[in-house]
Amino acid sequence: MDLSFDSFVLTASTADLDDEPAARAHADALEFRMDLATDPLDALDAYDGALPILATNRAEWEGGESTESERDRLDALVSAAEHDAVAAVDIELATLRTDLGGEIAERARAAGAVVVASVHDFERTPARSELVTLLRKVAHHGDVGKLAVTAHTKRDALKLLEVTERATAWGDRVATIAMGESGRHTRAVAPVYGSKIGYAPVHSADATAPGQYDLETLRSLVSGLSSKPDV
Ligand SMILES: O=C1C[C@@](O)(C(=O)O)C[C@@H](O)[C@@H]1O
Repeated sequence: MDLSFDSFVLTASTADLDDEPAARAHADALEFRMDLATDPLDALDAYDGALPILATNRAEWEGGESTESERDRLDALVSAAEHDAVAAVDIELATLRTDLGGEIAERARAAGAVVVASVHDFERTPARSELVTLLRKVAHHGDVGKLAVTAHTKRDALKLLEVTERATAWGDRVATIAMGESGRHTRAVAPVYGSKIGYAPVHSADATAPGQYDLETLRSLVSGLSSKPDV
């Protein structure tokens, strides 16, 4: 299965691939949080859903729950990429800058997966110049560059939207999210400025990050904002 991220992709973010039938009505793909799942590779072997998968195996040091060694965590991601249904993998920018990370990205691409290079800031929204630099770096290392920050004010959210528009205008393929209450609306609005990936749990109780809308709500908000007005 393929994911090009040329246009916006709404992922149902989940630790349970059995969510697929419920996600299908609203999502373009699943984000499979391997680090939150029990036996993720067995779950992938058994997967027969219709939605393509973006596989994430997030390390503890980047806000995830994987406590495996880096080698084991990343080998599992490559094993995931070898499944036909896995169209993309998420690899942290800090990982991609290591020799091991470079090797893993190469193996994942050889297995047919697109690489989403990611950076997360669970504390704050950096200054605009830093956001621009980070977006450049993730877009350079990945086929899509993802930046998730934490907004405390509307100005934080605005900064993120502004740099999303700029990066998209100069031709980078990026995905941006402002986590937290102040940034919540960016999940619906950032796609208008070019952001290519959205994340939402099928049920809000299963949120994988602060400020997420449930899947049906985010789909309806994004669709409402992207549809042409009746004239
Ligand atoms: O990086 C992201 C974005 C995210 O943190 C969010 O804020 O929706 C959710 C994560 O599951 C995903 O890997």
